[in-house]
Amino acid sequence: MRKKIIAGNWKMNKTPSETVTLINQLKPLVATEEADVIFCVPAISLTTAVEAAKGSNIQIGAENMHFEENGAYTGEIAPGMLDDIGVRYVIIGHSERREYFAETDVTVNKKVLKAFEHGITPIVCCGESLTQREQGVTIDFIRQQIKIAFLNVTPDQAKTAVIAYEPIWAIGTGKVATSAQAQEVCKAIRDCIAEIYDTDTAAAIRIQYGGSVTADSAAELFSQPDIDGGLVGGASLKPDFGKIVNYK
Ligand SMILES: O=C[C@H](O)COP(=O)(O)O
Repeated sequence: MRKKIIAGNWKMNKTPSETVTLINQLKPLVATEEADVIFCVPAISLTTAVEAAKGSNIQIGAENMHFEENGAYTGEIAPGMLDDIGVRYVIIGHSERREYFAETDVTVNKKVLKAFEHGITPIVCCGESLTQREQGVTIDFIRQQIKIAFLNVTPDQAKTAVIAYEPIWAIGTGKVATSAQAQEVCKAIRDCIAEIYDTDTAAAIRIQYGGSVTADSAAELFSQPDIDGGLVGGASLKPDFGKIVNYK
């Protein structure tokens, strides 16, 4: 039985001091043992967030990291830096990183491998555009993204990974995918993992849905057999996130 994993992606929101206020506000609302609860916050607030979350069930994740150990990469964050401050999750290959910062399936794969090297769990993002959905190529496209993202990842590593299926047309638009649409793709992702590895790995890996999740849509989405939680943007910045975490 897979434990649900519900992560907030704060994107480029909240200053370090606002981070402390929001974490303190949400702490009692997201307290549960039924799901892993992750807050992915801007890099500048990671240390503060780790401190603020101490003693609660909230784990802190990063929104991105570089794939090199260290070096002349001005403005970037090395995986060892995350490791050093106790960050145990990192979002890799969010569609906004792919669109605005030229990330590709190849850089996603390098980052996934590097995260595992440091014992950090990658939340590997995939998802189709509206045009791709309309052209009927969604599953093919996502299978391709997954196959490249997991190149050279061992079965033991893959079992601990998290995949976030986020249709681009659903992100920040208020147009949440139907539970049937989300389940169809999440199942296809699990089948793809079974093809790459085996059924044990496919049964262990956790797959989230992301894209305009709210307290109203969470229960139906998260009850689908292949959906193990969510990656939540806008609604993770509000008390409503407590309702999403305690969706049952
Ligand atoms: O990573 C989170 C997603 O981009 C979803 O964002 P959203 O919930 O604001 O649509």
